[in-house]
Amino acid sequence: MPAYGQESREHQALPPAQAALKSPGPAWAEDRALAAEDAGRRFPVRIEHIPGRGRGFFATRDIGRGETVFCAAPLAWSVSEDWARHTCWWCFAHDSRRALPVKAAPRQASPRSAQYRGVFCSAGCMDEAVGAHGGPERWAVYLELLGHIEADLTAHKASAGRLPSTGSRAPPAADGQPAHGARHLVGTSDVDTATFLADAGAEPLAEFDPCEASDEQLAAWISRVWDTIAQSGLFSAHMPDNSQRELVRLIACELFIHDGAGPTQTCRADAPPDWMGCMVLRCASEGPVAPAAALEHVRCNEVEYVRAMLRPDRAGPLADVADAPTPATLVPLRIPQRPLAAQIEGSWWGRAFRVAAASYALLDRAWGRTAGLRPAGRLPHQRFRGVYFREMANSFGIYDPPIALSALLQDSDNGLHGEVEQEYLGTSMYPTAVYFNHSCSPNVAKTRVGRNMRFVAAADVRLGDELFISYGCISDPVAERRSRLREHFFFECTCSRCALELAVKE
Ligand SMILES: C[S@@+](CC[C@H](N)C(=O)[O-])C[C@H]1O[C@@H](n2cnc3c(N)ncnc32)[C@H](O)[C@@H]1O
Repeated sequence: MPAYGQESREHQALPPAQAALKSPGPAWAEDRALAAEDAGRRFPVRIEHIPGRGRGFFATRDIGRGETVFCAAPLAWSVSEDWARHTCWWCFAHDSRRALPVKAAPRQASPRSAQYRGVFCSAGCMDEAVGAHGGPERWAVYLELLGHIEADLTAHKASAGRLPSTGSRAPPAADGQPAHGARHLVGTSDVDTATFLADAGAEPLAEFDPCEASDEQLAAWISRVWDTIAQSGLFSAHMPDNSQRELVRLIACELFIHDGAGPTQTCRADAPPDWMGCMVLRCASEGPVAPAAALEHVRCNEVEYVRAMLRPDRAGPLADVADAPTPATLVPLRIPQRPLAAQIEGSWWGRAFRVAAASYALLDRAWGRTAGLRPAGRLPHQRFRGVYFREMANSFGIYDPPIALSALLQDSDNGLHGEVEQEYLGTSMYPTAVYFNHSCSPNVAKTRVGRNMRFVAAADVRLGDELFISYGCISDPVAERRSRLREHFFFECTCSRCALELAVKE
């Protein structure tokens, strides 16, 4: 009997014919085989910076159609609430007709309210998951954290939306920096606010127009707003919706695994100090990069998100807010440089923070109640944002069944139109794979193999070509495609197909 959990009664009662469940499931075996294959592999990619698109993957040699260009393991993952009993928490094997047989529960000592169980297709998968979370003790802590999140959600449903506020609390640290892991995963907004005020020549109580502000100015302002949100418990009575809850679980997993990754996440001693050199060197000489190390290099989209939320022509999440200004009333927009809690709560622009702040409050409450987490007590908002806004526009959906490689390659449009009916099982973060930029005519197709994501050339690629995947909906007309990319990923697509189709329209 594993120390970290009780196997469920369903598992103990298994007939002998199903004893095979003690062995790893088929997707697990496939994962292991691929991991072994990838261990010595040098993927034919390097990362370069391109004006207008940021970093991207480029081919280091000619690549034939059908060849694997990259393979990535997830750092963190979260199975959706709907399928949490039908999907293996390790290999994502899915059986919609029955709950999976192997369950790992938290330690007996955890509070009843925090009882939560992981579900697996096999004992082999359970062992892998427990190991990835740092062993039985840490697995129990992790389940307890998830249990507290669920308990809050249940209490919220039962009390028809009345949750105790987190109330007024002490700031995370005197200097505004995270108390733990200051080097890691700090949101891009955490710049020195005093420097910003001095540079801008601004009075502390002055107002400014965030649409006119530089990235640094906006970042400093965002940071101040978050200090106030965290100290006053603003928006903590708002419960995140389904998709946000899934994100909260993903962030919990990510923070948890990242914390436990230990010193192995540092780069080789002889690697250049910059991230790009480091990634390139490791991809080329050591095979796949450890996902925990790679997370720190993932682009944090917080400034882009807030800018998009405040933009006058925005047709996104604030479009339904009655008092949000229209382009005609917007210019110039004046927002206090040091907003008070009441101003954040009562203003239309404060709602740009509501969704993330409600998710933060949920995770912060659960974090504070779980013993054995670092830092103990409060989860600094900087750490939450450092992951939350990295998830944004960088995570992948887990779909089932995965599209077979042969089907992807047969399709003249790279099989990326989403015509195959698939179930959405959850979301996962592959921090080494986030360097694929989007093109509306991609040359790379992606497919899930167990828990890993495999990227395959969907066309012949020449040495030096950029490698593109599709972020979805490439069968739509140009205007729709571009508007969706703007809304969900905050960018104006610079791909060659858009350029061509826009030129024809003019
Ligand atoms: C998953 S990341 C890709 C890597 C990213 N370029 C980086 O430097 O981290 C997605 C972001 O890359 C940029 N991007 C991707 N495809 C693009 C395109 N076709 N045109 C312009 N920007 C693009 C956008 O900023 C987008 O939010």
